[in-house]
Amino acid sequence: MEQHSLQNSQPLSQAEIQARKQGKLPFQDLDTSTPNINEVEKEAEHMGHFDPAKTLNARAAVKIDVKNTDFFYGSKQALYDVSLPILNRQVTALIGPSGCGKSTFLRTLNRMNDLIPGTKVTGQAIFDDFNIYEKKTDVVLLRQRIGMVFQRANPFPKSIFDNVAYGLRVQGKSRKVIEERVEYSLRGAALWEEVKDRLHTSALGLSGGQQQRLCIARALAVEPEVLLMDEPCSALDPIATLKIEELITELVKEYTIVIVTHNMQQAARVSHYTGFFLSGKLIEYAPTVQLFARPERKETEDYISGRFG
Ligand SMILES: Nc1ncnc2c1ncn2[C@@H]1O[C@H](COP(=O)(O)OP(=O)(O)OP(=O)(O)O)[C@@H](O)[C@H]1O
Repeated sequence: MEQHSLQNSQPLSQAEIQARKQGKLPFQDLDTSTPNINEVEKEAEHMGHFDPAKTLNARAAVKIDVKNTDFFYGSKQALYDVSLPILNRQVTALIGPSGCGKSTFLRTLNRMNDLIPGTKVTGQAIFDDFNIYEKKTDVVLLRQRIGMVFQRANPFPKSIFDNVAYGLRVQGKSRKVIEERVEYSLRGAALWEEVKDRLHTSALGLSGGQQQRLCIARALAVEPEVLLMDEPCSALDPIATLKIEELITELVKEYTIVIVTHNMQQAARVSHYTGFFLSGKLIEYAPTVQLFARPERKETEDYISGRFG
């Protein structure tokens, strides 16, 4: 199957933008260019229908309140004065052209950038009652509460069970708790039915899409509150992508999700709020439907209409 057929950001034509602005085109119609549309649609028939516009919560509490974030790789500044509320139990998508700082911003939220020498972050990201960026923040605990799923599935070369149990064992949980939690997490990641009879076989034998769901299960096992996803579907085929997207729309009932995506249709399908980044700056942040249908900034309109990026 051709890879990435759902991945590429298909520019909207001016006619489409106008139609959408006038409310003549439903937002979900963004996917007209998918080459394997029949196969994907057939698969999608068996899956739940998801429509983030229906679960948009304008009154959601702020889970992480990011204010005035600047970020530096050595002397190179990668983020400029970014302020953005991440709302509880909503999906926030971060979009923008390559190199605009989406992943850097995502990684500030659980201090993954700390692993890169010479980096510096200033500003605030208030999570509960503390600033994530403060030196005294316990990053191990932080990363347990704010889990992460990466672009490429990265299962450990261990069994399916051991992958999900890993963090629980580090926490010293009992065997009974581990068994319960592994099943719960695999169910949560919509993988249980596919792997329940082969839990003790290597995770490396799973398909790419299954491996990515396993990584989601591994993140869920330690009971995070927030899930950060850095282009989680970029290495997956359209059907595996749809499964992850549907999973995201299920997970958001319990978790707060921030997803970096190159794919505007994906942002439209799964997210409630979208932030558009350009050259390290947050240009626009709005409910997703609004940002795509009635962008306030010219840069946003140029990007979503495919004039650059
Ligand atoms: N480890 C690093 N050291 C130095 N500069 C970096 C590092 N990682 C990223 N950058 C730079 O920071 C800027 C933002 O990169 P980042 O990866 O956050 O962008 P992005 O929007 O996620 O890009 P992409 O969509 O291509 O993944 C870019 O100019 C990039 O070259």
